[in-house]
Amino acid sequence: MRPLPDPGTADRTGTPFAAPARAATTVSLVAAAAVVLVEVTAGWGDRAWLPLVGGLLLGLPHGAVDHLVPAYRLRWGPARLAAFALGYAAVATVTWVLFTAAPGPALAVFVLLSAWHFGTGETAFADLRAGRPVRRAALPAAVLGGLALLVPLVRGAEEAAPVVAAVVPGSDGTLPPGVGTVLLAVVLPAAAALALALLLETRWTEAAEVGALAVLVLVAPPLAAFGVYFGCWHAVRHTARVLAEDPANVADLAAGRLGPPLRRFAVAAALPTVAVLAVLALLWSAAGGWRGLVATDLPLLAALTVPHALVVAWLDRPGPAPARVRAPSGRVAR
Ligand SMILES: CC1=C(/C=C/C(C)=C/C=C/C(C)=C/C=O)C(C)(C)CCC1
Ligand SMILES: [Fe+2]
Repeated sequence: MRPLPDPGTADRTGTPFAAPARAATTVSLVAAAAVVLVEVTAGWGDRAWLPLVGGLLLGLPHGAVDHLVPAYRLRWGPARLAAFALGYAAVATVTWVLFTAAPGPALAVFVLLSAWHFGTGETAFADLRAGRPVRRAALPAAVLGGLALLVPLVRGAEEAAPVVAAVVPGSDGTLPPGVGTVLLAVVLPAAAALALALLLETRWTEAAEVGALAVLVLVAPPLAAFGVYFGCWHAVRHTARVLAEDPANVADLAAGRLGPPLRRFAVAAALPTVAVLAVLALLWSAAGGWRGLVATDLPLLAALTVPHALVVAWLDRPGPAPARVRAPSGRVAR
């Protein structure tokens, strides 16, 4: 018997991922272009914190249904789902405790983990959008993660310093001299080389996206660039994948309808998002201003990112081609 098609996969013929992938691609490129456009016309000036804070808040819900993702795939019942949600919360809590115990090393590990998570998010999304199986692509992922996160952090080191200093007591929040320059000298040529390699492989959209990301992180105010990347690019693309994971969405997505799947996502994400926002508001009440908000948000983001990145890594494990054809032995034919 042929196995059921996996609801979380994409192919070129309009199965569930095509519509959300198109929408997410459009939203991310338009949002990035808008932030760049404001910079080159009016200039963000001292309002550049708005896209950062807005993006961080907008990005929060993208991990809010993580606990459902394995349940969608593995058809779990409520008991397993509850146990998994508890485990997820436990990993987040342990990370939070570790972060507050050793904020300096924890922040460094968090930034590297984030770059990896962003980079692999890009390559996996591009694979699925193109109808390819998700493949391990460590080098392109490192370059993309570096471009999306490390370049804004280096370029925005001055603005980030007070936030980092608030998160890491006793530090001045700056990078050791020379580190920033070395990072830029590695990541920017590597991004150019990646774009060229993609062009040579006629992967036009992906090549254009490397260019768009480069323009975003080099032209927009650095922290604004990161905010729009996080909230409107990374989070939106991840949400597109999660929509395609929910078996309840198959018929709507196959018909190109995004409204009902988005409503289902909003309902499922509402409670966890409100819970995280409540914790954030509670913690923030002790610290004023947007820098205080971001400084409060960082350990919380780190705590949530560890289980989130683990779930996404599981989702991204190299797998068979989207339009699966299995040989009778059960092995996947490629
Ligand atoms: C250090 C630092 C930042 C880093 C934020 C990071 C690293 C966020 C990662 C989020 C992830 C990975 C979420 C899950 O998908 C900011 C806020 C840009 C500005 C100030 C200094
Ligand atoms: Fe994420």
